[in-house]
Amino acid sequence: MRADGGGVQLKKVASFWMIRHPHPSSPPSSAVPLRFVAGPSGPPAAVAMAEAAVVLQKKRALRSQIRRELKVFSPAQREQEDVAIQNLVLNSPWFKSSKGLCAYISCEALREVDTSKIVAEVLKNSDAEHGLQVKKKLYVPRVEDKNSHMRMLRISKIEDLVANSMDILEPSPVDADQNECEDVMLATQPIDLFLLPGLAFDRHGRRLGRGGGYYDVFLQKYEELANQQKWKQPLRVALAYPVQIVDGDLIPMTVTDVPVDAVVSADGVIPISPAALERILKIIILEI
Ligand SMILES: Nc1nc2c(c(=O)[nH]1)N(C=O)[C@@H](CNc1ccc(C(=O)N[C@@H](CCC(=O)O)C(=O)O)cc1)CN2
Ligand SMILES: Nc1ncnc2c1ncn2[C@@H]1O[C@H](COP(=O)(O)OP(=O)(O)OP(=O)(O)O)[C@@H](O)[C@H]1O
Repeated sequence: MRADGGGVQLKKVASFWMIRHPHPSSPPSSAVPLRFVAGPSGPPAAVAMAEAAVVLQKKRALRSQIRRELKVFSPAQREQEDVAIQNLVLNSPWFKSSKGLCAYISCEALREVDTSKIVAEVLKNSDAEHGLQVKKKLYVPRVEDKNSHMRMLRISKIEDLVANSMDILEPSPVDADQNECEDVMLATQPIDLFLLPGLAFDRHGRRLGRGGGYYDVFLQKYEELANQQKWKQPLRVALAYPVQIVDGDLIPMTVTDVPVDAVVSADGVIPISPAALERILKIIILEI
């Protein structure tokens, strides 16, 4: 198993970023072509609306296809991949060196890549009884309403989580000791790593979520916060089974879709953005 995604892959990925990012240090959220923006230089409103409808339809179709494929994925294979993916993350220098991370709490019914081992490891190391070697702060999602509003709240033990109406474990606004959980948007220290869920991803960093817009809205807000605070942008890493990594231009993107920096599957890490090449492969792309 290769942890670097392979030489050919790197060449492809790098050329994508060089074409779209003449200044590779710019934030990766501008990676997607802004094709669907109506405006003076864009298409007329009716054309833009028709294009948006096509995108919506394509996203729906791809979600259904991936859900179907995930359903027939053998549980034994899934379990093996869950272990491999989590080990890749846990053993990576970019995870080990992270001080603050936002991770999803995986949901078995949604056939998401398991994060329970990673979460348990982070919480173990943040437990005072374990010597505080690498104390990482862990923030996990909490859905606030149906209008794509999600917060990331800090948890320090697994018991801080309760099942929501979608049967996903999430933190209550206050913990068992009635202390308010810290909202990552109010934290004084930056997050260096996001572990992201999703239905489909590609080697260009495109990500297709479950359609709520929760992550896109949140990631955009956090990017703005990091810019304001002059913090380094966190690495956005998606976890995926092979059926979730799609070829070609199957994932349509709109202006609000936030791309990922890297994808981890059981086959290894696929670094995509310059930030990923730098932090995962330790390669620095010089600006021309
Ligand atoms: N583990 C986890 N937590 C998360 C997310 C996630 O994707 N995974 N979210 C990421 O946004 C937010 C919650 N958003 C969600 C959106 C849809 C569904 C869901 O059950 N979707 C069904 C289809 C439902 C329908 O079509 O009516 C599905 O995808 O099968 C779950 C969570 C925040 N927490
Ligand atoms: N930054 C944003 N501001 C306002 N609306 C947004 C933003 N990002 C996404 N949305 C809206 O959320 C809805 C769902 O978007 P989309 O289908 O891209 O979600 P997704 O990527 O599948 O889900 P998620 O981001 O939760 O994983 C769309 O109507 C989209 O316009």
